[in-house]
Amino acid sequence: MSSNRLIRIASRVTRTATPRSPLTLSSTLPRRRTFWSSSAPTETPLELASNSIPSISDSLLPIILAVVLASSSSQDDDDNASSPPWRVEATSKGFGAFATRQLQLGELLIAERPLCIWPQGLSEAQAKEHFQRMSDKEQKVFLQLSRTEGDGPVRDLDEIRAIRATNGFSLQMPGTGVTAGFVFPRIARINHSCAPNCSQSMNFETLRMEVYAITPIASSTEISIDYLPLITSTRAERQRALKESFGFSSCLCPVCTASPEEVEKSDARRREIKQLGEGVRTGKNDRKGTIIKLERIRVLLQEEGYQSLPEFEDMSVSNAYAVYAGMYQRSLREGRE
Ligand SMILES: C[S@@+](CC[C@H](N)C(=O)[O-])C[C@H]1O[C@@H](n2cnc3c(N)ncnc32)[C@H](O)[C@@H]1O
Repeated sequence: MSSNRLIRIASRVTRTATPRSPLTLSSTLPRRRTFWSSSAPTETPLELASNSIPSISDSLLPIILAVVLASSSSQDDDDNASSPPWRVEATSKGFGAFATRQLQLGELLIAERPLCIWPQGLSEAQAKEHFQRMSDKEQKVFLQLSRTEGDGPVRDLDEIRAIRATNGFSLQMPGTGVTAGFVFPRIARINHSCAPNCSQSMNFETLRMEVYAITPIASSTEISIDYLPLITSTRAERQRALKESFGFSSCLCPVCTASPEEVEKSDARRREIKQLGEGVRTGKNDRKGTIIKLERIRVLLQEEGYQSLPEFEDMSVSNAYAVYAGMYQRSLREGRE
């Protein structure tokens, strides 16, 4: 069931609840009877954790979910979702999203609910069954999304699974270890760049994917995110990874389509970033050396025009860089104040 339908159900539920006066309530409150004896209890009562998840019957699940979703979004989220500051235009990569005005660093461009959330590894029949549960309008929105025609995993898929593979995000749901495919129809128009100007982040409290500008973006500039963390990969490695995961025949982002000399310089920077990351991982007790390496990574990223937080093979290196970058930004701000 789509989130829109769920929200409609939620508002129906709220509207049909008849308010009662406190007097009516107390007079109709069921009275508790005590059946138990007054002797001292022999066992300590068991207590559930305060955040335990209730056991909900299957028939009530959609209604409970609708109520939770309807109360977890703000007007700002809805405004951002219905009119993001971009227009969709044809590009050499199919459609793309282009800023309709100057966008500020850190600005939230959209907070969008998924059109569908489907399990991984669906068969053709299962995907069709999920698709048929969507409303006519939702099916039309889904079918308008693009389908990669290139090589790779999507090549032999039926239409529904190919659209899902081209546009879906695989997200692990917090605390569950379960990964599912989420399709966000507006965000789906944003193309990949190896030096993106936006970054995406899933907000599971509101069940919305949020996209932020990570650099100031001039009006009419194409908006981009990175589909895979590829900062430590050369152009050839990135092309291979994107083809394997998404089936693009080749990445047409500005970093990959720069002149051969620029690509060579970019590859050299990314190789050095990889090597420095490895040095941070292995040189844990050499604090001074680690700071020197992190600062060199920062300079190389800046030269590369890469504004996202880089992801290294080792999570501890990504975290170390994130802390360093945060401290660097703070020292810049304090220097300005
Ligand atoms: C989620 S869709 C992005 C929007 C899509 N271009 C459209 O027309 O709706 C992903 C597909 O767009 C294309 N694409 C996205 N980024 C690209 C890039 N950097 N280079 C080439 N094709 C790209 C690929 O065909 C990819 O499978």
